[in-house]
Amino acid sequence: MLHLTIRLIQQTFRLRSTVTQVVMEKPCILATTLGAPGGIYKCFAPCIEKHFTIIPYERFVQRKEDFADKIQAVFVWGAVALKVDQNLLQSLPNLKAVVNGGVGVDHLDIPLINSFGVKVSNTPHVVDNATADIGMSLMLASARKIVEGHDFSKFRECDDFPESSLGTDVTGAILGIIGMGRIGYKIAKRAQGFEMKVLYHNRNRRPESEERAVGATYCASMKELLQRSDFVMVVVNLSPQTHKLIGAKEFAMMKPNSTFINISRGLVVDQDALVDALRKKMIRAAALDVTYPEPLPRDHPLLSFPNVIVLPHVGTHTVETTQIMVERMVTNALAAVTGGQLPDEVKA
Ligand SMILES: O=CC(=O)O
Repeated sequence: MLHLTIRLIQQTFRLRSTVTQVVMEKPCILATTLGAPGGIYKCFAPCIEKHFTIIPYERFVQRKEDFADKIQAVFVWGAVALKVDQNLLQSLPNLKAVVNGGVGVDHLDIPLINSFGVKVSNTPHVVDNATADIGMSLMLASARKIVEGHDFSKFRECDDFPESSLGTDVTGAILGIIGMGRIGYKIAKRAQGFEMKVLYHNRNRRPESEERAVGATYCASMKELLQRSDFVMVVVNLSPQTHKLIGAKEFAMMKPNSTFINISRGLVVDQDALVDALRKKMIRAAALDVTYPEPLPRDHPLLSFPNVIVLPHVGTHTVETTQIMVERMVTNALAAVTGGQLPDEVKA
């Protein structure tokens, strides 16, 4: 009888504490969502769960006291779902790393995070091709009015193809790239295939051999690049130096038939100045993967222009790239929990 009672108690305990037991088996990460709620858990959870127990942020918020001391890494994807602030850092006593999916870490206060003895990592290199591809996609889509053409096919009220459907040539045009890091370089390489003339402006000039390899010409002044380019593509990191780098003065320098493309961060551009430039037809069109806020409110003026394409920050969103990003995040998180060197540590 006593034996039976003990078995019953054990069974009940086992049932009630399943979650806790699972949590204890592997180190825990606090995961925030990628894009649509639940996105990463559905698609990429198996890769993460080989090594970690995932505590979705929503679950953490409901049961902080159960999870707080078990979480050793936080997975974040940009600033969309979670601010890693003093409050969160204070509530996770065993946190070792904030692991960012993506290369830009402008949403993370690295000195603050480091002050808690917590390291930060990102996923450089692996995002370069996908992000360069989105830049090229936006340029081509805007030049050739792909979105308008699609809307015409789907929603037209008559079959007359309007004159306004005429696009502009990419082949042979001048592309000005602002920010010649790894992604800018990949864009220049792709632009060669379109026989474009590539200008670039960057804090540091790249070696001449690299310029020759992608046929890019350095413009020491951004003004010269803006005045000469048919397509201006912004690929800089967001920093205090690049905050609203492109504003009214810069739009006024651009050619009236030029296209403005932003694949870096929304805050690199003064959005009100962009709206104004479009209203006054100071530029031909704009194509944006990034805005502020993200996503834009549906009644935002930028969404009312037929010559503006707005994407919801999907530069890295391919199955292949995201898979590699997640693998990289896991590698960094494992290094952090085992006390090793983070391969992609970002220092303040
Ligand atoms: O926005 C995407 C990234 O930072 O990689």
